[in-house]
Amino acid sequence: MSLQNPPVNSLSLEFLTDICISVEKLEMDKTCRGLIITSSLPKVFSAGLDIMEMYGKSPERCGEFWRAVQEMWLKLYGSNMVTIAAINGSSPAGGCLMSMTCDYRIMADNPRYSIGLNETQLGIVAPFWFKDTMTNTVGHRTTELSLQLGQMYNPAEALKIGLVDQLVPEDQVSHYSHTNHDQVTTPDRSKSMMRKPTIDKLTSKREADIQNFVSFITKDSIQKSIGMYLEMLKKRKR
Ligand SMILES: CCCCCC/C=C\CC(=O)SCCNC(=O)CCNC(=O)[C@H](O)C(C)(C)COP(=O)(O)OP(=O)(O)OC[C@H]1O[C@@H](n2cnc3c(N)ncnc32)[C@H](O)[C@@H]1OP(=O)(O)O
Repeated sequence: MSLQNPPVNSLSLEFLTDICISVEKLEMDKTCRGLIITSSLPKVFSAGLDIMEMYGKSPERCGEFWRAVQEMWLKLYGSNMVTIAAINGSSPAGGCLMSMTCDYRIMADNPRYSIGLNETQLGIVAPFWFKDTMTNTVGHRTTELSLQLGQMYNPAEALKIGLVDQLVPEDQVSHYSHTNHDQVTTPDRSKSMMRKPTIDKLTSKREADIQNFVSFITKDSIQKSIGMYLEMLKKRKR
């Protein structure tokens, strides 16, 4: 599955819906042996959630958007397929979350790329299931530090903390992803054993999590922080 939503593969409601439909189709396809997620765009795997979906939108629309974010995570983290993230560019926040849902992460060894949960930089606290996914990937202490600082990691740092599993030359990300994938034919049952408690936690609190998101994101102070972050993103270009 090659992500293609220019300019930066931000996860809008529409794009999330497309991703969920694609994963669902693959999941039902008996001939499909697994999933490699990568990006069709240069330099960016995914810029994470589409910030415009969280800025100046109605509570109803925010709720619909958040349900789609949850759905993507539930589908990918609970997938019965062998999943590999072929991270061929930067992968902040929701992009990092998407990578962490996979069984294995291969990243392009380019020091200009970064990956991590940077929500703190937007004045936002990462939801519990973002935190749980990261804890399951890199452990409690690293997650605590990482979330408090909104830390982004270059590929070497990401490998060191276990946020990615392998670094490869940029032009060989696809090759190595396929080679690794071919070595595993079906996911072991230990995958669902390891992930079920984390998945059940969100499933049982799904509506409350949506309510929490909507009331948080529509607060004036949070809207102001997001607005300032958007300004900063635009200024950084000039
Ligand atoms: C109750 C709990 C609530 C929790 C809610 C969960 C919260 C957060 C989860 C998220 O995922 S929030 C998104 C966080 N993402 C980021 O901070 C990434 C920001 N983007 C970048 O760092 C860079 O754009 C990049 C991905 C490294 C790519 O850099 P590049 O130089 O190639 O591109 P830019 O020139 O910076 O960007 C091009 C264009 O895209 C716009 N843009 C970038 N990221 C986003 C985004 N996530 N959503 C929407 N739009 C984005 C950027 O502003 C530029 O727009 P224009 O100026 O061209 O209009």
